[in-house]
Amino acid sequence: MDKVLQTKGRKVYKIKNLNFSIQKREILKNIDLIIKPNSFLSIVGPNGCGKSTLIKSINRNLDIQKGEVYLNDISIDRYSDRELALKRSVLNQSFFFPYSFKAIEIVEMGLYAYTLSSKKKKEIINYIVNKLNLEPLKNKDYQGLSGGEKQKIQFARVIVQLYASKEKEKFLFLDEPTLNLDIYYQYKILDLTKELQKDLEIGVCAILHDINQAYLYSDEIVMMKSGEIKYFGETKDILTYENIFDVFAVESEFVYSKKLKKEILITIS
Ligand SMILES: Nc1ncnc2c1ncn2[C@@H]1O[C@H](COP(=O)(O)OP(=O)(O)OP(=O)(O)O)[C@@H](O)[C@H]1O
Repeated sequence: MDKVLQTKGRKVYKIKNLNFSIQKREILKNIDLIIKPNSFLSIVGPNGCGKSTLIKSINRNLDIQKGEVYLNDISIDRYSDRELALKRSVLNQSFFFPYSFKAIEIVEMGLYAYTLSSKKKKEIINYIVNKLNLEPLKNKDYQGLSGGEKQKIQFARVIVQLYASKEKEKFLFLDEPTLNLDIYYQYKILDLTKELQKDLEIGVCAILHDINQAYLYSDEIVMMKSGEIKYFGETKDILTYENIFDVFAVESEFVYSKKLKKEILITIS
């Protein structure tokens, strides 16, 4: 059996030979992937290569046409919506709410699967309001928020969903979590994601376009191209000049910053 799929008995998300087509066009081809607890996995790849379709397919936002997706060795089709909501939380790319809600009410929607005392609910909401400085936004009408402000609120919603769960193995799927955010908040939400990954042993699977952020935060990288996984493995093995050029056709270099005391990855056309 392929090494990548040897998971029996481990609590993982397992994707086996997943294929997806739209009008006879293959969008995903033979995807095999393992998403582990307490690991930060980033999916990178050019526009239109199938990243969002992959995240939607493995989270029941799209029907699985061919292939299998298991969570803890049980097909995800066999979980009820509530059971799945306790085990994994998903930030999709677009959100449309046709009704008028306060921003904080959108965050509270992350707790819909739980029966919590009002004290506990308040404690969880306060946690995220403080972590993301949401106080000035919380009583505003969600529809009137800027793109970046909406992104913060949606991120807060998926985090409280996960934070409230008492499940042991939990997974967080983020489709471009830094979208529309200023640089300060891009790092703030990536730092919080990393903190939760370590503290709660969450398996993170994030689509990122910033290859340096993927380098700084990820334990593992999936590089996709034309609907396929081209490279998958530990960050240091996958983010090489050769692979980056192969997938994105850009030059790159690792540079050590004395001031930041860190190696960073820069890219240029
Ligand atoms: N509903 C749809 N109808 C037709 N084509 C679709 C549909 N959804 C996705 N596609 C196509 O599937 C391909 C993969 O789309 P997907 O959104 O998964 O790409 P992506 O890698 O997430 O791209 P990006 O980085 O631009 O967000 C694209 O070519 C897209 O046009």
